[in-house]
Amino acid sequence: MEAGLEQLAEAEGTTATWLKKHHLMYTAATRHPLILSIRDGSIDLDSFKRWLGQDYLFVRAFVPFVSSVLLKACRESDNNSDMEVLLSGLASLNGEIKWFKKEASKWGVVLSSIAPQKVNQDYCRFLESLMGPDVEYTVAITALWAIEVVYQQSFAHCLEEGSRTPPELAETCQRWGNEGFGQYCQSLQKITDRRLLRATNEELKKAEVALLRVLEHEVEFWNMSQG
Ligand SMILES: Cc1ncc(CO)c(N)n1
Repeated sequence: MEAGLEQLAEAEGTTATWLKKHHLMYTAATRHPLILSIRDGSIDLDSFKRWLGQDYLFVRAFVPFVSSVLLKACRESDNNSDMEVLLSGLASLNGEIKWFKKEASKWGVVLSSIAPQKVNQDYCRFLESLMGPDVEYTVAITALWAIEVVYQQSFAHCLEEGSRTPPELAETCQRWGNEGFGQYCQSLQKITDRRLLRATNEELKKAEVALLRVLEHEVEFWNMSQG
């Protein structure tokens, strides 16, 4: 019986097992009141603008983090397609930064005058803590997958049948809720699961903690944006 359960866990992947184990935290991050307010159309536009300005700063700090994961993949990965997946993610951040600038000007948000809030600084510091050469590729890619999947799941929820997302927010939701981004997240999840299958117990522990830290930071980030 126990062996059967283990096989099941292995078949579905460690990440899926962890998301079930931590479903309350995962739901808190992917079904946050701010996301639900986008979905039902009741969103306070000041919250959206605050999110937009802070997320622009976050994404700028996210670029060196993704680069560090790419570097680890080139050095440590047992599969050379990892590099291609990570490179595509890094490349799409180029368009993302341009999009933030365009979107900010549309909403009258002046990006040059925005200072990162403490919650944002804490999250960026957490990213920095994962960038050093002492952090294993397996741990870093677990965090990267978690960061991306929270946005993918959150914004895809705002595009589902029956959602009443305001048309002026549709582009934002599309950015992370589109199918291509969903596939990128699945590729990251596959890499993560493959790595976790070969990880030591110590690495597994560190990776699970990294996942939980990401979920906590994501909840705090939504809270901050709501004001
Ligand atoms: C806070 C935050 N989490 C995740 C993403 C996805 O890249 C983002 N842009 N911002």
